[in-house]
Amino acid sequence: MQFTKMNGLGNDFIVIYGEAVLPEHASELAVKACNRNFGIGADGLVYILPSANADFMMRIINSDGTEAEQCGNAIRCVAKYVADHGYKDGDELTIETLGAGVQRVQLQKEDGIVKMVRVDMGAPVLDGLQIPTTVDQNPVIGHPIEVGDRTFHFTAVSMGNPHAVIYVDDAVNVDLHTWGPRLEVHRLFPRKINVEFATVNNRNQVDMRVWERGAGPTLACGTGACATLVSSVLNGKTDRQATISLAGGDLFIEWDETDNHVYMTGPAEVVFTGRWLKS
Ligand SMILES: N[C@@H](CCC[C@H](N)C(=O)O)C(=O)O
Repeated sequence: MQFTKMNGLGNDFIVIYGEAVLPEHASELAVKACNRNFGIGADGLVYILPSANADFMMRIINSDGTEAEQCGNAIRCVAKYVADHGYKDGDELTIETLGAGVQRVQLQKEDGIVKMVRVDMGAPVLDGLQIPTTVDQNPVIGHPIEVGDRTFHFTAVSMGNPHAVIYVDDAVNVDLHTWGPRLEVHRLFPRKINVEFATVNNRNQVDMRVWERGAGPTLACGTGACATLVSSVLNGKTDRQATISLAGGDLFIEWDETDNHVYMTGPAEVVFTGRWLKS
């Protein structure tokens, strides 16, 4: 099996092109291939598939073998992959996702190679009942959540996949390994959740660190950055355009007032290609 190792701000993926449908063994392969000691090592396994509704379809399997509905950093990698390989001409394309419909993508190239990608991530879903939470509040803004002797307050935002955004004094130094795993599987979230810890530095810049559902601590999360911006606007903390600074770098996020869509701009890069030999 041929693969390409790619990343968006250090959120890394094993990208596979050429299958007609998602293979039955995709979940098992994700666990093996994403393993950082016995496999290739990655946060997720990404398939670029044919689509009846868009130029391509993306499917993303987390490193624990569970499938996610959407992935912002992976969609930029997919866009770069198909454009750089000449599978799609021009500076625009569409990519279908499992949980967020068809997304429109704009490419920014240097010498014909894609460097930056702007994605229309669609409208956020703020109905608390549509994301995996048992909280009967719509939308869920600043709801208390207890873990051990600590009480956090979260805002729920779905970008096709579910997010809980929590404001802390110092997101950069938050103890992700203590709080992340416990929040991910909290009883309020029967289908688990991605957790973003955020610190708003000014109305146009937010530090964010993420514990991802099914992958743990990652260097960046595109949908998490979108959810953080939406949450920050809802909570009156930022304007509708802000830089979200992650461990792996910055994403620029806009929540457009006219179409209600969230737009994400950031880089994507190839690291190496290879051949997977294990079964
Ligand atoms: N890193 C991603 C999100 C990947 C999926 C997530 N772990 C989930 O289970 O929802 C991003 O860049 O958006």
